[in-house]
Amino acid sequence: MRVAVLSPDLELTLEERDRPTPAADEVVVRMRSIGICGSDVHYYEHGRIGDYVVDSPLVLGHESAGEVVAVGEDVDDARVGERVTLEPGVPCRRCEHCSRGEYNLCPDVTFMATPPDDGAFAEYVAWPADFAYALPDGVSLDEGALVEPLSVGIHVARRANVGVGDSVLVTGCGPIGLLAMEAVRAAGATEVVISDVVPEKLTLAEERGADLTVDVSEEDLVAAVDEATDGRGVDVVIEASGAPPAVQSAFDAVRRGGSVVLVGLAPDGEMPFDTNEIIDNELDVFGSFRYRNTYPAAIDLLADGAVDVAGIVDFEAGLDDVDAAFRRAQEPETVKGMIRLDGE
Ligand SMILES: NC(=O)c1ccc[n+]([C@@H]2O[C@H](COP(=O)([O-])OP(=O)(O)OC[C@H]3O[C@@H](n4cnc5c(N)ncnc54)[C@H](O)[C@@H]3O)[C@@H](O)[C@H]2O)c1
Ligand SMILES: C[C@@H](O)[C@H](N)C(=O)O
Repeated sequence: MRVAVLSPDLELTLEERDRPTPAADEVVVRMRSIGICGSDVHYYEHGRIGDYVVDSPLVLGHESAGEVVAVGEDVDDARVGERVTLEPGVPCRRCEHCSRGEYNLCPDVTFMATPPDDGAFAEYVAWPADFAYALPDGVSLDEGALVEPLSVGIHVARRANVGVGDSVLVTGCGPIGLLAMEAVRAAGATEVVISDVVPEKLTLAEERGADLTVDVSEEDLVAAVDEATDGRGVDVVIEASGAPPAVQSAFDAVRRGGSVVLVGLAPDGEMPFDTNEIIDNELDVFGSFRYRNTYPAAIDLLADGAVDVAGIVDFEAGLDDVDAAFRRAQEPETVKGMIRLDGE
């Protein structure tokens, strides 16, 4: 089978590898749709994210969906032919965090496309059957792949306890910001302000229902939020850009007693902000890391038509064109590229 492999010298090329066979508790999935995530592009450009370094060949991709073509001996044969999305992080199932149900914090997680764990840009992937979720008929394989970034958004909304009638500011109109916007809308937020520095992305956010968009390269975000909320501030801020200036504005734009969720990762891990402001205004500040127990909810939301994920895809490409697709994904206007293996 063909697999797209990133080498330590950052060449992304197709290789022939043996098709996987399933372990007893696994399914083998013929991949159909695989999204290109910002972290894939980061590995492609820099060969590392923090301490995770591409020092041996790595298969990228962790937003994936396809069809089950084989099952291990402990898995029901009826699953062959099922359309599934794969949850890319499989925890150890034994540690304290797994026991508490907070399995996204498991230190021994296997996470696709995070060195040294291979990902999904391959014709076939073997994966634990309980981390392969069936997709209902009305949910497409592209949507199935995008359950992953939608899950990041759902976890963010849950962390901040977003509720009916809340006003929310999202900083950053990448896939995470846009899908966090979907998640908070589904949770009942009635007013969503979103910011970015790329006009095309703000236009997309407006088309997708943002009540107010703010180009922070031209406008003062805090003044815009003040004006929109009569000086009160928003109930919740979701920082989804990873841009250090956006973090301080998150604390300035939230109302007294409100919540700030940090999901964007600072390039160097440094995010300066005024801690007195958190104390004086009694803010709740949350970190949000990946997700847990979100796949069933995300699939239900998609099946109900309560969220739109497919609308963030701006181009598709075949596996043969994966390198060109990654180069296109680097352009600032691109939100999401999708690798499709249809009919190949
Ligand atoms: N915590 C987690 O579990 C988790 C999961 C996935 C991604 N992330 C992180 O979340 C962030 C967003 O991910 P993404 O895939 O959407 O990335 P992205 O790069 O596609 O989107 C970030 C957006 O922020 C915009 N931006 C830049 N400066 C800004 C500013 N000052 N104010 C507002 N917007 C600004 C960019 O133009 C871009 O549109 C990244 O830092 C990523 O590493 C975290
Ligand atoms: C959660 C996932 O989307 C993210 N890119 C990560 O690797 O953590």
